[in-house]
Amino acid sequence: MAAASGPQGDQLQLEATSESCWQLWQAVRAKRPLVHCITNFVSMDIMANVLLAAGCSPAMAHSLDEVESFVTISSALLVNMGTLSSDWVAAKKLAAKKAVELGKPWVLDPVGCGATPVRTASCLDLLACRPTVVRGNASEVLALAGAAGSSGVKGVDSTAASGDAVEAAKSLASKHGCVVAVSGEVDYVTDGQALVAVRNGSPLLTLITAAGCSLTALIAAFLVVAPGQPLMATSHALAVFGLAAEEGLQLAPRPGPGSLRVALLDCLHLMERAAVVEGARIEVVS
Ligand SMILES: Nc1ncnc2c1ncn2[C@@H]1O[C@H](COP(=O)(O)OP(=O)(O)O)[C@@H](O)[C@H]1O
Ligand SMILES: Cc1ncsc1CCOP(=O)(O)O
Ligand SMILES: [Mg+2]
Repeated sequence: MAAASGPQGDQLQLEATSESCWQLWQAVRAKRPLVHCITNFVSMDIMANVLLAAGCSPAMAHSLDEVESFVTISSALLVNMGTLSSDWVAAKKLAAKKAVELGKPWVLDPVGCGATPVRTASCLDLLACRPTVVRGNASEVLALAGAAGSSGVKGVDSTAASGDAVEAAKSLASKHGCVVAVSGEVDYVTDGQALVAVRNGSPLLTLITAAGCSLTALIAAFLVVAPGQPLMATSHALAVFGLAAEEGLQLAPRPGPGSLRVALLDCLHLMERAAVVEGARIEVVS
């Protein structure tokens, strides 16, 4: 199995440990991967700033006549289904197919899947383009798996808990040969067989629009330096993002979504080894 490349180009064999998480993040910071983001209007600013703060180089490009060229010069692709429109879907599918053709990691964020038939159909279209990783909230993952049932979806927000979507995530991962991450109070990551739990984060993140979108883009960056290890790379990105939020809450005297949005960027930029080694909570459940 291919291993992650460390800051000195050495090969990291990733583990479900906080030290491994730190090492992989250092590899991301050292490489500063160019992440091509085809994303919704709401998320563009915070996603680009989260990637910059975490040590990456973001580029938002969605034009049908440019996406293939941009995938070619990038290290990873993020496809986000928010603010849906048909001409953008065509560009997303073209970009995804180019990423697969070039063997580059690409990640799908099925924003609001289940909210409307056309949105669900578009998310399924992109799922059929073979993403490396899918990251969504519980309602989105349930809807993608056709298991939403009566729980329904409230726009882009989840009405279900992440634990409710673990079986749906495993089914999707097995069927599509990808990794599926379900975010929530506990983030779960599965390749269809193994299941990893990440216990970092804050409920306040759900009050920062596009926090989840930005998290998915960070996963794309972590995949770049961990070829062949998408399960662990995804788990490490989830831990880093959630931990940055926890650290951010310490910075504000009376933290709210506005101060956390700012503090999150500062913590992603400033966080050092001790905070990650002491704070990242990654566990192999099965
Ligand atoms: N109850 C919670 N406790 C701690 N962290 C949470 C909670 N709910 C969501 N998060 C975190 O918020 C971020 C966004 O997750 P979520 O809101 O599920 O995604 P989305 O924004 O796509 O709906 C993730 O890092 C997740 O771990
Ligand atoms: C509010 C909204 N509407 C379309 S996309 C979007 C942002 C969703 O961001 P997230 O999925 O991270 O909550
Ligand atoms: Mg989302």
